[in-house]
Amino acid sequence: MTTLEIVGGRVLRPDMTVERADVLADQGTGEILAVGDVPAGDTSLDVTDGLVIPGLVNAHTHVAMALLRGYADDKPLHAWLREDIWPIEDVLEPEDVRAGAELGLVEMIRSGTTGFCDMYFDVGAIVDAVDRAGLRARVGYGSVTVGKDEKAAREELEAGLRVAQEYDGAADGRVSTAFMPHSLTTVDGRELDAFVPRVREAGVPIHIHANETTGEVKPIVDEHDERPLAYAVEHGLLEERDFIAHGTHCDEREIDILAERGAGVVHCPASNMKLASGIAPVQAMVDAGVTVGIGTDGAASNNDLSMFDELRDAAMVGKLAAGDASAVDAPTAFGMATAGSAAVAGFDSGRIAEGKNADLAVVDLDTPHLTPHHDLVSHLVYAVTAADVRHTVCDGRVLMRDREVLTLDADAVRETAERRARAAVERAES
Ligand SMILES: N[C@@H](CCSC[C@H]1O[C@@H](n2cnc3c(=O)[nH]cnc32)[C@H](O)[C@@H]1O)C(=O)O
Ligand SMILES: [Zn+2]
Repeated sequence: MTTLEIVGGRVLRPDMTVERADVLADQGTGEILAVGDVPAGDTSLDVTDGLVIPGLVNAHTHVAMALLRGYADDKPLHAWLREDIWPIEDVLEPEDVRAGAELGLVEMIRSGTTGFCDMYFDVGAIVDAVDRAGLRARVGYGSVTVGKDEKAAREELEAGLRVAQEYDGAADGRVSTAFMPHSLTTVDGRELDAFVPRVREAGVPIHIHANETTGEVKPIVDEHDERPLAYAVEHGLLEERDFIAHGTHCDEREIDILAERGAGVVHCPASNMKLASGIAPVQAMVDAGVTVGIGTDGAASNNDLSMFDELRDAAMVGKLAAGDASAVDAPTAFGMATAGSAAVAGFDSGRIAEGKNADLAVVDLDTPHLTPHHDLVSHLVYAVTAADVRHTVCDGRVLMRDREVLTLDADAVRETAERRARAAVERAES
């Protein structure tokens, strides 16, 4: 057993208090062994003047879309996907997806994110990148059936289940999976009826985009005379361990459905603002007992993968939506991005405590914009930026030390991404 000691700093505890403490992690099991006065470790990470926090969990993204950052902006969801994003995704090759994923993973490591949930295609290339980068992930293939004949539609869902079964437990157990029908309007309800029982039999959770825009809610209400989340339940979705992305437009009854059934929601405030989708009723969800996490969505609708930006956005827009400055306060926001997102993702992370995964980040505090230290949880939500992250650790392994990413070659990753992004645009537009 080799151990890692994280010494000299302050630690954010699960109750959101900060104390002077060291942390000892078991690098074999990847778990936290002790917090407080800990015995010496085999290797050491110096965190003097730093704050040790649980690694952030980005509970909904499309990491490989880092390759499409800035490719198409300033459009609403439907037009953005159909006019720009889907046509270029059509020409992406597995090596492009790998390059985009590596770019996104470097950005995540540099901004203190240690785990994420991802929906995309060429999932094998993403899993490979995650394996090498050292993060934790729940991944899946986004199945779309709209516009496809019955055979092709069935194959999309088969691919979703096949991918979920193939990669579960990959990367030494750091990769888990879900079945990921793309959304309630891009996957046919009858196809879900036929297929979801097989997913349940296999014990695989389900992740889907839902209630993101009014343009998605309306056709379901018009056609089926019920709200989308009631429709989702009828088609076998929203069991415990399932989680939806967005939930921007949920009425009170739908919030109750989520709470009663124990299904999670991933709030993606930046994407919802950028695509002008709306503002999710996050405080109402939290009050109703819904498990809420936070995600960035893809970098093409954000346009970065920093969870620190997302935290700030979640708190700010949560207040605006509720018309109440006390809504989505700092501890609530930070809890959502760590323990909340981890619960949604099914990771045993998100808290610095004995027995939890040793997934953590260290933030430098001795900097002007984080002075004075009245309230460090406030700083984490309102003032810390990605550049303040000094070290990142996942599963007891140091992924970034003193701002140097150790698991991937950040310069090479950037060069490859730039080259592949240009070539993909040329293919898409020729
Ligand atoms: N089977 C599909 C893959 C779907 S992956 C998931 C999809 O979600 C898309 N996506 C990204 N952001 C959003 C969003 O906010 N809402 C809905 N879809 C999104 C993303 O571009 C990607 O096409 C295929 O082979 O094309
Ligand atoms: Zn998405």
